[in-house]
Amino acid sequence: MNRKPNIMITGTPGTGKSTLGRELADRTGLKYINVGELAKENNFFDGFDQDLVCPVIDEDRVIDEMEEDMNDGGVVVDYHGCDFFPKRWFDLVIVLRTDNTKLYERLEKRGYKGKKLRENIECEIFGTLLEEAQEAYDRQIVQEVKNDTPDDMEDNLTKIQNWLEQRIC
Ligand SMILES: Nc1ncnc2c1ncn2[C@@H]1O[C@H](COP(=O)(O)OP(=O)(O)O)[C@@H](O)[C@H]1O
Repeated sequence: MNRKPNIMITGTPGTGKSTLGRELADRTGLKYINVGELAKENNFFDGFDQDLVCPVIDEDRVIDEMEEDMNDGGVVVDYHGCDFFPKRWFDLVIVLRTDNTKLYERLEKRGYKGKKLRENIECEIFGTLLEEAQEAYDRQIVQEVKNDTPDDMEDNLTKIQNWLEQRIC
């Protein structure tokens, strides 16, 4: 592999992907791509998910848009889904996990309620994103990490930075 490593940060909405992903990019100089924002900016949508009460992204157009950056490498990707990206893109897949009570509070604060709130909490209880990541990528590159507190986030940042140092040197 002669490109720089790419890192996927995934997990249920509210587990802290954007906070961690942005901080990681700031600290390491990696490029940060928030897939939800990228889809929004370019209007890459394709329908509406009635269960999750959110628009469905047009995966093919998102992939086309990201392809060049991902081939260059050195990208942190943030999205609450990971199985539609080309497997070859990622060298490390981080799955953030958050205690249900804490996640509930975070999502409520964000204005989620009713079915949308319930579906997202269930997604975390069932470990849906972890299962998706484990099915889509080689087991050894998928890391499940707790992200309940700011201290957890610091630990996670340190872990990823250590991994990057070993990988790049
Ligand atoms: N490790 C953490 N400890 C405590 N609060 C956190 C942590 N990570 C994120 N948060 C808070 O949780 C909320 C959701 O975080 P965010 O990064 O937007 O999640 P996501 O991108 O997964 O939807 C924000 O209010 C954020 O400040």
